[in-house]
Amino acid sequence: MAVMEQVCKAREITSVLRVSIMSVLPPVRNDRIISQLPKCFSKGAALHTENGFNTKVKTACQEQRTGTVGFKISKVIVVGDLAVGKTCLINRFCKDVFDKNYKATIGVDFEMERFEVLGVPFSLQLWDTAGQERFKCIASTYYRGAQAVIIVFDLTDVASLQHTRQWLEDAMKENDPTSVLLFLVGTKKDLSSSAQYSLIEQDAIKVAQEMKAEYWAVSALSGENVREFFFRVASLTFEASVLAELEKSSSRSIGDVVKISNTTSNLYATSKKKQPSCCQ
Ligand SMILES: Nc1nc2c(ncn2[C@@H]2O[C@H](COP(=O)(O)OP(=O)(O)OP(=O)(O)O)[C@@H](O)[C@H]2O)c(=O)[nH]1
Ligand SMILES: [Mg+2]
Repeated sequence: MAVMEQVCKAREITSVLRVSIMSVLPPVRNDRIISQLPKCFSKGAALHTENGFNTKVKTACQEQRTGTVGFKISKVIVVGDLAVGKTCLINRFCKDVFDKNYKATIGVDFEMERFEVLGVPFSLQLWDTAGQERFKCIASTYYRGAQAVIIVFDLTDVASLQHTRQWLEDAMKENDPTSVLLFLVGTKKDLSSSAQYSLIEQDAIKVAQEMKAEYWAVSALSGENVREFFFRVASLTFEASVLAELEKSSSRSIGDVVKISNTTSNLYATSKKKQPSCCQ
């Protein structure tokens, strides 16, 4: 009974917290509502090619069992060579603008984007980092704690594609490679002819496969694939967050079972793992 009361109290506190956090964030725009998993860009280099969201995730959302996901802010970092178009890509999506004049990012900058995925509010913090060598050391201090890393290259500049491996290595020094989602994005699609594009796409898909990244080609100037790309980032990051939350809550309940059985006398008879070292 006392445990139940505590659970109810914790739920109450959680919902109060949720309401107060939500009230300081801007409301979700009508054009940021995701009810279906957006398609990948290329089946040859996708994080997964399923048609819809993971069934466990869909059920958890329907039953409102998404834990803290609804009021967490997921960090996404955007890295890549100078002038490949990182800032323009973010600005096209977040502000629907395009600036043809190059203004180098000094250190870092960030934008917040709020989505609603399968009825659950979900926020992304997009960190736009500097590609210029002299600002790299400031920028890299912001790499830590990313849920997704977007590595950007210029589709008209093969060297910028080659440098993506180094950008990945630097970003991964600060993050857990087993839990970070990777995206490899070629920008300035409007500048390459279809023959040029096909050539670089082959190499880019190879690099993406090696990195286990999802490949996209976009244009911030025309807006081609920009919205589709960020919707895919939001959806896959959301899906991974809900799955992690479900895993956490299932390991919590397994922990509870172990605790209860701790009081029983035949504890070591059922679990070898739990045997004290003197019995091994
Ligand atoms: N044609 C075309 N030009 C682009 C596109 N995206 C960016 N540019 C141009 O490329 C230049 C560099 O763009 P930025 O977005 O500032 O590059 P960045 O990667 O943020 O550069 P740093 O901040 O120095 O790392 C600018 O002159 C942009 O106008 C695109 O999709 N098409
Ligand atoms: Mg920039």
